[in-house]
Amino acid sequence: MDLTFKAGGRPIVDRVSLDVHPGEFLALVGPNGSGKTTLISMLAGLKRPHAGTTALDGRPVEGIARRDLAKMLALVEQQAGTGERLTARHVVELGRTPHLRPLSPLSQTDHAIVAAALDAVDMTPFTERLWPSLSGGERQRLHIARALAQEPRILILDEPTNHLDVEHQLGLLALVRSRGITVVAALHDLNHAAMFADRIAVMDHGRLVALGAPAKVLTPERIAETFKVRAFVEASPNGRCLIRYAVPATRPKDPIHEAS
Ligand SMILES: Nc1ncnc2c1ncn2[C@@H]1O[C@H](COP(=O)(O)OP(=O)(O)OP(=O)(O)O)[C@@H](O)[C@H]1O
Repeated sequence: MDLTFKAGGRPIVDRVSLDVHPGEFLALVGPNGSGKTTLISMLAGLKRPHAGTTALDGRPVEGIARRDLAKMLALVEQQAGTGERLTARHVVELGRTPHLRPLSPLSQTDHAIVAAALDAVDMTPFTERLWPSLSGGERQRLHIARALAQEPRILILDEPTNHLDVEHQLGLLALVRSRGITVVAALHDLNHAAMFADRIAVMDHGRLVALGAPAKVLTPERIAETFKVRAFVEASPNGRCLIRYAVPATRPKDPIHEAS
């Protein structure tokens, strides 16, 4: 697909070709500004590439009607907003919209799907709470529940564990993995990628620089080159690995600051 997206006169995603396999969990990792969100936006059909195409079942995404696309693919963006006066339940009900006929109410099945999605992210006790009263992590869990209620075949997540406590970070990744659907998730935590992803794609300065099983991709050399961090990697027999980072050396104190 050779996707390129330009901004500010330079390619911020540069000729990236990526085949996502049905049913796999593909983690997208890379330093800040390496192009993950831009790539995700093109995969989800939100941004039109300057070169290349994103295809779903062999069809270019821009040729698929919004509603049909929303039945196939759900996206949870990094800083997704939602109308202020909605309750938690209303937010998740929005996920059913592509499945409803215009102006038709939610069926019993829709209500059951919404309830199950709230339950899956541990948000049932918050069902009638208004959006502004929810914490950052609770809002994030609702966005995930909305995406689950959409019942997509492909779930695209941009840093889904932001704002979540450790229990909910791990719970969320385990949950989406257990659904058996295709997951593409931009993740900053390389250990999360190593624990949950079938394959990891590494972005660096807009380019795809590595793609493969966790232990193949997350080598100390790759981590040093792309992330500028020294790390020890313990490989496990199942192709996964555990990363321990070395404490970075600090720069000597700036003499100007020291004097003041
Ligand atoms: N409209 C724009 N004009 C100029 N540069 C842009 C524009 N939009 C994005 N960029 C730059 O493109 C690069 C890629 O951004 P992108 O958000 O895709 O990165 P990312 O890998 O998701 O980063 P992060 O990990 O920080 O979320 C960044 O350096 C960003 O500043």
